[in-house]
Amino acid sequence: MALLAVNEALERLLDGAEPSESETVAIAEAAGRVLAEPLTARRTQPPFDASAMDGYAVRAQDVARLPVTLRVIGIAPAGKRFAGVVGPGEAVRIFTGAPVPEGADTVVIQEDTRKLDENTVEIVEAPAKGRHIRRRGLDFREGDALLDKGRLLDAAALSLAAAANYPALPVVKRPLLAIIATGDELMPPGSDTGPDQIIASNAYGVAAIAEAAGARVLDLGIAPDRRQAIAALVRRAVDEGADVLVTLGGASVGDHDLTHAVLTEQGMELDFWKIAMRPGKPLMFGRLGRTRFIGLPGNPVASLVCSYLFLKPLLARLGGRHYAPDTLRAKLGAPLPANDRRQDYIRATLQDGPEGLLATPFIVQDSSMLKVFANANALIVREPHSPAANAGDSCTVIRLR
Ligand SMILES: Nc1nc2c(c(=O)[nH]1)N[C@H]1C(S)=C(S)[C@@H](COP(=O)(O)OP(=O)(O)OC[C@H]3O[C@@H](n4cnc5c(N)ncnc54)[C@H](O)[C@@H]3O)O[C@H]1N2
Ligand code: MOO
Repeated sequence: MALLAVNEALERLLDGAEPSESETVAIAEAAGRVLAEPLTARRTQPPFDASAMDGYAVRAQDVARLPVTLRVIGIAPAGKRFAGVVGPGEAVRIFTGAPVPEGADTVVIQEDTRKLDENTVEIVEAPAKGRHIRRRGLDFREGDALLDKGRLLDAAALSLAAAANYPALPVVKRPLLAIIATGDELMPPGSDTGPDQIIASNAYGVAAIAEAAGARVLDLGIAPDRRQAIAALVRRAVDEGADVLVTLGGASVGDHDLTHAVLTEQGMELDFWKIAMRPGKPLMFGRLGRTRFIGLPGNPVASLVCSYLFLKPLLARLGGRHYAPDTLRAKLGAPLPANDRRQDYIRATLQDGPEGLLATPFIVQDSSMLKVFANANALIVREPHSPAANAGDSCTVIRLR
């Protein structure tokens, strides 16, 4: 049976994935969120001609010949303008951020002056006319377009929105991901395990990938290999309004691999099951009402590689984020055998070498091996039926970290 190609599987999985609702959150809670509307400036910044330095506000013509002594007629700290007018032979002591008083057109920095007494200053050096003044509206003017819809609220965007006087921001609702682990053998971390049991580890890595992609995660725990137990958690995920439901394990063809049967009973419309990928062949995708369903393979590395390749872009799209995989070209650090019909994602180390990036595959690639995966920082992508490759050949890699 021909297996579905990875690219086609991704296309089908992303079909129609758009952000749905938006909400308003306090600006202090908005870091990492995505703007649901474009933002325009609610004020002009700076709102007045402002001093960019600590020093003296003067008239340029008074400091054309140096040195010169000026009478200090007042003081202008940030937040409190000097109300008078600077006339001939006069100066105002001024500080960074303060409004430049009327009559003055230049600021002399204090390092270029000598204070003779409380009311007199000697100007030793002077800048060109207009220096050290930030003009009103230098940064932005009321009504200016500041941030586009879809902008990730990073540090600069948040400070800009705050400066433009937004106490709260319209953001895309974070998609909700529900996770269900399946398997009689699974116990949570910290358990006293029996001789045939293992620790359920996949949900933690999958949740971390999802949260980094902007999702909220509802971990529904472990269901034993019983139809009713799995079905009950599936119904809970749907009732909680999950945008995406992920099951871990039970996706293959064994007698205890119940995922497909249970989800079908619950009304899932299957889109695809089994793809031409290693690790990750048993990947399943379907829709359960408005909830998208992804059946991830149980093997730990398969569940994480599939999460990077499929779950991450899906959640990014649903959360209104731009997404592009971090794909690079590198040179192979070791030979690779010819590939079969499955697109291979080979755990590797990526490092800078004298001839550019060097991607060196780990010798053992079993999809149960989390230690190898934790030591890998990249995946070498091998197209189906690629011929054997030599060290030094060019290859495609996905950077993981
Ligand atoms: N006859 C065939 N057997 C298998 C095939 C196949 O095509 N024909 N595919 C293999 C591949 S590839 C994979 S991947 C696995 C995936 O199978 P399942 O999704 O059904 O996963 P399980 O059988 O439930 O578990 C596999 C393995 O992973 C461990 N596991 C499961 N869940 C977790 C978890 N939450 N945390 C940590 N480890 C977990 C489980 O104990 C098993 O060791 O099937 C192959 N077989
Ligand atoms: O997806 Mo499976 O991991 O190829 O072992």
